[in-house]
Amino acid sequence: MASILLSSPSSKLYALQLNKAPIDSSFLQKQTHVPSGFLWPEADLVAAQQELNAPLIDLEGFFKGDDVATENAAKLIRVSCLSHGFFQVTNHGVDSSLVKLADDHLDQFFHLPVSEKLRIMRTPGSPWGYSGSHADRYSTKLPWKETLSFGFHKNGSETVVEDFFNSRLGDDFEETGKVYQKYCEAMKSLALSILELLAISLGVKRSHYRKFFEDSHSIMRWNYYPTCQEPSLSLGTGPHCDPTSLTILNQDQVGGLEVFVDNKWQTVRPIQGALVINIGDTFTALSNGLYKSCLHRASVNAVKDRRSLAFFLCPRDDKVVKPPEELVTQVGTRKYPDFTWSEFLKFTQSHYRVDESTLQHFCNFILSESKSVN
Ligand SMILES: C=C1C[C@]23C[C@H]1CC[C@H]2[C@]1(C)CCC[C@@](C)(C(=O)O)[C@H]1[C@@H]3C(=O)O
Ligand SMILES: O=C(O)CCC(=O)C(=O)O
Ligand SMILES: [Fe+2]
Repeated sequence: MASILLSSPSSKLYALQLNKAPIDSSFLQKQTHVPSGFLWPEADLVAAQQELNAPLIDLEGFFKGDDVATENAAKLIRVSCLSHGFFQVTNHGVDSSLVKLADDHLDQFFHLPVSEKLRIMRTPGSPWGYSGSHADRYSTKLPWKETLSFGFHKNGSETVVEDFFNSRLGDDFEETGKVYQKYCEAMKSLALSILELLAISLGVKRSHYRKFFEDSHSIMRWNYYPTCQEPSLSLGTGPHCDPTSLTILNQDQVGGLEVFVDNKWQTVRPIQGALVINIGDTFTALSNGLYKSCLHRASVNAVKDRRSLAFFLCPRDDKVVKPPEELVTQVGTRKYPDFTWSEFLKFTQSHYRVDESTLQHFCNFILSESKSVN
């Protein structure tokens, strides 16, 4: 067993739990064969057969207030969200130099010695912090990746992201905190604009979802996928639907994001400068089931490591998730019960491993809980 200097109680627990060297990119990259814990079922490993026809939506006209361009963008979003819920956007207003800085700081973190990364090890039940293949949570179907997640909410001049990095990693990461405070603010601003287009595409008041998410509490997630010598046996991120509301994914040019549409895995081609948008389970509930969040996964390869930055827009914890009345009338019934994001998040962190049917299991869970109380 590799002995490492474990500097914090949680990382001591982590290593003791594993009773072996902690799992991080340096561990994964050394493996000539996929360790058994990282093997995935054949059903999850069927290779992608084609490229997804996801619309590339130019947001320039929308941002300029051009009504025709706005209507066209909303139409493209509707077609995509009625089918698979994935689309890409360009001229999105997120400064390319900020995106480059964000990529560089992600790299700097994941190349730290594992003992440093373990200093901000994710604590059980919380989504925040570092994780090596989620080996502290699961023992099979381990994802071939390491991740770092932190929260973002913007009330006035609060600097929650800077505080996270300063408090947990110290002065060396002060600049990272500043970069990601700005990056998350830009992500939230873009997300609120996309929500306007989603509202238009659903025929509800344009500001409806923007108002609901004004005081959002979102999740910033860094994914680092090391090379894998047997890439057909493992996955970087297993098949799942995002439980969150809206995901803005900044993927590098390596490729690996795949969406399950028309009963086959289809690749989402990286487009330089574009951002990938997909809706999650919580938006499915907010649209009363009209827009489905889509099954997707991340494959790995033997040649090039891969990075992706996922901004997961989430409502404020205690806000009740329910669709606008006009969509209940349109569908004829409520498709999902009221719930809060904090209940759903807790379900994913403490009760249920996120997969393609998380929302259904969560609804069954809260309905059974309400029956046991009454
Ligand atoms: C609410 C969340 C749970 C996950 C992080 C956010 C949104 C996406 C979820 C996740 C990334 C989906 C794939 C599986 C997962 C376990 C992961 O690979 O990290 C999920 C996250 C989680 O449960 O921590
Ligand atoms: O890395 C990717 O391309 C996708 C990751 C993802 O789906 C997620 O983190 O939810
Ligand atoms: Fe996802």
